[in-house]
Amino acid sequence: MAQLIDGKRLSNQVLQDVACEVERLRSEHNVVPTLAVVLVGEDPASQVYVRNKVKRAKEAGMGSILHRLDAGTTQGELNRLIDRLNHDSQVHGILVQLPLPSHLDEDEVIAAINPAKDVDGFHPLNVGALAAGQASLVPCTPQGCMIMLHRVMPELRGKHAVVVGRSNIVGKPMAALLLQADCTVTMAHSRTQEIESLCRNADIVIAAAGRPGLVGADWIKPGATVIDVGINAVEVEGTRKLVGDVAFDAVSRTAGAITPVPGGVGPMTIACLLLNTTRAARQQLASLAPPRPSVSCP
Ligand SMILES: Nc1nc(=O)c2c([nH]1)NC[C@@H]1CN(c3ccc(C(=O)N[C@@H](CCC(=O)O)C(=O)O)cc3)C=[N+]21
Repeated sequence: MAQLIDGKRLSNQVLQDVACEVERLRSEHNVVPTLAVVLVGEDPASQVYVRNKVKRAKEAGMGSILHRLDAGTTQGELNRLIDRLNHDSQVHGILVQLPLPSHLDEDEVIAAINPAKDVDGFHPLNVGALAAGQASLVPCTPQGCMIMLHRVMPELRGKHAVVVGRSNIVGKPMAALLLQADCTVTMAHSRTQEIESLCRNADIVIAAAGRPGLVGADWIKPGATVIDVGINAVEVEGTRKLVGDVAFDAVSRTAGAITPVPGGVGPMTIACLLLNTTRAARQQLASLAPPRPSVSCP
């Protein structure tokens, strides 16, 4: 049976470090790292996630401000709110919950966020920095996946990783991080041919396709590590249940290590969001600090 990678427990360790850094920022610099979360519309799943984020932020001693806007909010109104948060020195991180209602342009909203406060790591500047290996704010889900991976595979160098899914929020940044860790990386997606045998060659499979139970036991090389990013709400015998992109029971008999859903990548994502918020606060503090005396020219 595969080793279970406990995201709930691991996320609590990350959150402990976050709380420690929050306390340091408060006592040494009188700064309370603060996250602003913007939620447009009434999507019930989004409301659950957003509530979780705010709750965890409070537990870590951080500030959090929830801006709930109604579903009819215009692009102009949203842009103006972002602009206000960009200039608010009490706000260190800004997260606009995605997806947005279809009349709003997500790319435009993301581009409007001050890159220094972009704790999702979605702004083109942060995307480019990650691609160039100069990352500052790294997308939360891939960052959480890397922490989980390192727990069971301290040496990633030369390992073959297959990323299933090519989204901007998970697949692409995930591939960049694995590459940076010296993995051999293959990106697979809905148009990939012979995806099963491709995955069966992998030491690491990251399932981020958004398709419940897509990855079966015959996709997995015995002993491989499987990270399940999927969060799919399905009905099982009339009750709502959360399942991943991996057929968990079957795959856990083949894999060497596996993350569960729930209790896997989800809690790690939230922990990394708060970690990014403390990093953003620290960075903003540094850029506000008076310039160091420089060596004067003769
Ligand atoms: N700008 C933006 N940034 C995001 O990071 C973002 C987003 N938009 N939109 C939605 C997705 C989804 N997401 C989740 C985070 C944690 C859990 C999580 O903690 N899930 C729990 C279960 C929660 C439940 O019971 O419903 C678990 O997996 O154990 C789930 C989903 C962040 N997202």
